[in-house]
Amino acid sequence: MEARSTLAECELFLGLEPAALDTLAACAKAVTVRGGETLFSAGDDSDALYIVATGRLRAVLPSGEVAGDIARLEPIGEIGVLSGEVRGASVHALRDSLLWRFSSEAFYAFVLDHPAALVAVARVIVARLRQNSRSALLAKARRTRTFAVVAATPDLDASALARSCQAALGQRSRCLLIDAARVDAALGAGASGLPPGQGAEEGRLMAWLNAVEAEHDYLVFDAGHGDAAWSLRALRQADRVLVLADANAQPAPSRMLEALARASVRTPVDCVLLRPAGAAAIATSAWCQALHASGHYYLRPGVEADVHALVRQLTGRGLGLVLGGGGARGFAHIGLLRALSELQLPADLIGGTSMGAFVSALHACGHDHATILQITRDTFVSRNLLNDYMLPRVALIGGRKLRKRLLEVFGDVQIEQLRMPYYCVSTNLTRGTAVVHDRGPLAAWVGTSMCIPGVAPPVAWRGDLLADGAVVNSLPTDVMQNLARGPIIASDVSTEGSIAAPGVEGPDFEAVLRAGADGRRVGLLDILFRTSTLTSESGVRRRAECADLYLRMPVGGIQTFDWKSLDAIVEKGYRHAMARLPEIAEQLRG
Ligand SMILES: Nc1ncnc2c1ncn2[C@@H]1O[C@@H]2COP(=O)(O)O[C@H]2[C@H]1O
Repeated sequence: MEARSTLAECELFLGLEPAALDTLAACAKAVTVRGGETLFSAGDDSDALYIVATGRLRAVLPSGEVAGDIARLEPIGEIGVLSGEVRGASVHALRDSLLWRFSSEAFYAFVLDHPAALVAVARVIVARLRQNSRSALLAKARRTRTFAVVAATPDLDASALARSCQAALGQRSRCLLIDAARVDAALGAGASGLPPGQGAEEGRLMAWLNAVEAEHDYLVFDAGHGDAAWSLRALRQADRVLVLADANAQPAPSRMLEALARASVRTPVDCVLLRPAGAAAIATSAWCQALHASGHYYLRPGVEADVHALVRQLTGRGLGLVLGGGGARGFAHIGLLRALSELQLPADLIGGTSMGAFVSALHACGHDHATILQITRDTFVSRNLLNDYMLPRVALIGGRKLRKRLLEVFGDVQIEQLRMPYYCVSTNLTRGTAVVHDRGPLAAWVGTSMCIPGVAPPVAWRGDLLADGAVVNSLPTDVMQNLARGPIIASDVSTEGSIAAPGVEGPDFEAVLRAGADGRRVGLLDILFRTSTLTSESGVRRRAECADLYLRMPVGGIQTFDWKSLDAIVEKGYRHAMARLPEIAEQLRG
């Protein structure tokens, strides 16, 4: 294989003169790395830059986090070469790979002569460093190693929750449950009850705690009801406090709640709300407010899967799904849900925009992919909800039929009552910003997230006007990333290629008024959707970088309102997801 032909295909060197490519190719040396081998390690000298000709490699940060995968035609080692620093990550080959190697001196000299290439390389560096700071955020979540569990009211059993957390964490790591009895057994009766700040005894206790922490990946402190000296000690030791409460009992003011709310400034507090299957959850917001909680989780008594989902998210290993906007193309998300279910990769939290908001809301409500398909068919295929046309003073349709249908589907559920954490995104047209809806009426916010400007009227809210989230953020991976609960899979169904005039040379002002050669016509709705989401889509690439697995669903050319192709689109999404999910399955199960 010729270095010259690889370089000619590289995005980095687009637009360079052929002679410049010849110069660069002349310094290339072929290097082969076998699958599993290490190309170089973090901390090594940055003596060369490589371009991947064939194969795939993985960059791993010194923390052990996967920074990202490096595919054909992408560079490796550009950060070290341009910054003059040592390697910031180790790079291993995932499969047999052929690389072109350029010594740092040769590459440096080349980019100085070709500023366009320098800018392109700088763009890659910025994107990768941004991605790495995201990995750092997650790494921080993963560094949370000590949890304290405390019951908000005496009728609840903090010890049982602490034991379940320990059992779930202990399946893959070394996790120790520490309660007052264990401390007394190790250090003598009464040691656990020592008030903080007591001289030599305190020193012995702290030394013991440090030693057990060093021997384990996680410690779970059983802090009981938070009233004893031991409870205070346990709460002070923790990186994160889990408060067990009843989802249907309003919090009553107490000294312990006040103390915890104050403590939440230093140590994040999460509400773990007991909520039997089928029970409502009327007190969620009140608990979250009373505790200044960073998040809330529901547990069904005795359901182990709920505890597993809780600890996955607390330790930065929860799977987050982000489903993008794109009208009927968004049906492909249902195929992804089917693939995840077949591969037994349960999502722990989910969010989306527009059609992605709809499909993800159904998933968060607990429906399986078959039911979601049925509800989607009943909503978009079996009836026409978008024909309540009106005089187009504000929009083409009134949107009432869709709103009524959403109320039928979602009822009066509030987002914070969903068992799976959920958000959707709308656009504040008044201020030009994205609005994240992670609480409040589900049907209303899903509907708002789907309100394409010009098609349906914007929604008035607190004096502003809100519309389809895809106007500003059609793939809200950034929102998921900020939650830092674990790896992210993003499903992108944005509109590139959805409107075109194939075969027309033009300029032809009448072309779109006639049906195309394939008998299809570009519709007003398609034009409105494409126009209103254009800006947001220019940011899709950046948002794709927030995902651990970015699925560009093969739905190009499918029109936004092509409801009738439901089954074919779902199938495309399913096949694509089945082909790509194995790339991340190991990481998710590990
Ligand atoms: N997030 C990332 N995605 C892909 N590759 C990366 C990422 N972060 C770092 N790398 C590559 O890993 C290399 C490690 O050595 P360098 O720091 O020289 O250059 C780095 C990049 O080429």
